[in-house]
Amino acid sequence: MALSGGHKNRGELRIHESLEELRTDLADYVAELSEASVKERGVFAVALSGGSLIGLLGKLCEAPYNKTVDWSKWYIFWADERVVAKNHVDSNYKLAKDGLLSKVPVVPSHVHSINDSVSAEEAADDYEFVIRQLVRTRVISVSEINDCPKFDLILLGLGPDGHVASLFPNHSALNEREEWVTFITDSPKPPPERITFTLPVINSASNVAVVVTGESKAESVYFAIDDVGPDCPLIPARMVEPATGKLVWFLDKLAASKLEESNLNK
Ligand SMILES: O=C(O)[C@H](O)[C@@H](O)[C@H](O)[C@H](O)COP(=O)(O)O
Repeated sequence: MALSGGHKNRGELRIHESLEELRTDLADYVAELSEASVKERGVFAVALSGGSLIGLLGKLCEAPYNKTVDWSKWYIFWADERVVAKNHVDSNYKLAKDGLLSKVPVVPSHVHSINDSVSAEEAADDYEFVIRQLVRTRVISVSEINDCPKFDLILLGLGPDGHVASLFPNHSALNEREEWVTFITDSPKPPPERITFTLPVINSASNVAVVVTGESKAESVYFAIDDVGPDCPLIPARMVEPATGKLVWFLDKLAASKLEESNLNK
């Protein structure tokens, strides 16, 4: 690893020399959290996003992880989903199913994808209802400081504009404090209709990992993590601040290229 350290309140930074190194470190990290969570709670409740994240998780389908991870204890959710049919090329469910879930022995009934036959608003309500049921039965833990679900791990990507999940810059969804899952119909990144976890849910997780590669994200990484000063645009990624959980950034060298080395405590 090129550099691993912390950055004040912005969590742990893991900066990798190559994508290969990042993919291995990410698989180790997820496998370790899964093991710890299964030991402590008997289950592992993990939320995925779309985009390049799924490809970067690919090592989990290979040895040793495909055999050593206790896949039967995984409960899988989406931090955000595009409101399209499950077999549509834009579906985050399809992306994860094709790239990950179909290659490991997860229990189909533990895979909680959205209802794809209703409107975005109804899909968000339905998804929140499903999550409420699973919080009640403690498949998903509950936060000690609010009544939010406390996912064992939420995995996020980062857009070049600083969005995470489907929380886009300057969008009113960023202000949602009551709902756990909200919807948008005007996503600047197509497709326009999406559902997304809200910030209170993301910030209640036990672990949040933001996985970012490539130069086009370097400025967003800088605004999300560094001490930019009073003129720093408040991009959604900077609002990811788990209250009691742990935040880890998985970056490649290009994504980390605008961070000030002097601000990193190695
Ligand atoms: O459904 C989505 O669009 C995603 O969940 C979104 O939040 C994604 O993670 C980022 O846009 C990064 O995507 P890339 O890694 O592909 O750039």
